[in-house]
Amino acid sequence: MEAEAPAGYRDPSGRHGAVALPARPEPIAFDADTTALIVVDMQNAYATKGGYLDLAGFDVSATGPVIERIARAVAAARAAGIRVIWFQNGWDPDYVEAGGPGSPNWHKSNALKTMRRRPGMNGRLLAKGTWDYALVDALRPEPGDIVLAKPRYSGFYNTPLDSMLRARGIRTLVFTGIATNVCVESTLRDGYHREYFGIVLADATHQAGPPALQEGALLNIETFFGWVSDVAAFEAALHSDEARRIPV
Ligand SMILES: NC(=O)N/C=C\C(=O)O
Repeated sequence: MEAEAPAGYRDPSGRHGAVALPARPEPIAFDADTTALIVVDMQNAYATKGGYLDLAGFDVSATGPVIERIARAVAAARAAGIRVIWFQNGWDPDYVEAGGPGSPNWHKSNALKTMRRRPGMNGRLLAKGTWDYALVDALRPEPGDIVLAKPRYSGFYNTPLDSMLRARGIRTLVFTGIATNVCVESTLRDGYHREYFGIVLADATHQAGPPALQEGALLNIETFFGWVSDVAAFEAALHSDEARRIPV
């Protein structure tokens, strides 16, 4: 006999969940207690003028509204009982964790390259304990959130993320943060290969580089690795799940 389907929604792919989120390429269903909201690298380095990306020549002028929408997504997640996980990208002040010339990171990291070009800045970019490494003032973790340091673009690489998610039965990851085309996409892709369902809230992310990279990353994700939605849809979907749970 076939098991009875749990209450809630069945999305077009057959997945069940109490929350039905409109998304591209199709709606996706999830449950709040098996979902985490991931906030990727919302540090001064990536979102504030005078931080690493700005100093390395990337445009960060449009990050203000992204920060506001992340704050809304975090508030909606907390209200729904969804675990919030914050990442901070960077290394120890001596950059041992960044790897030396034997690491591709040493050659590709624009933060390390900027500091090599401008030795006066050595120790200022993405070093733990600095203003650059700190989360932006407008976004603050709260008790119950998880804050993780990561030394490379993927949040799964050399971090306890996978075991923390597994221990809590989390299967769906909702992504916000910067940069869409680097650490957000890298972490979502790594999650995909570990059987996590990845959703990006597009308007709560920002690219590093020209706008075409934002479009490209989102198109790549919705085509191959996950789902793309936005903050208003996330809020509304969680709100309607909450409303359905209130007995009348
Ligand atoms: N957080 C990120 O997506 N980082 C992108 C580039 C870098 O860290 O150099």
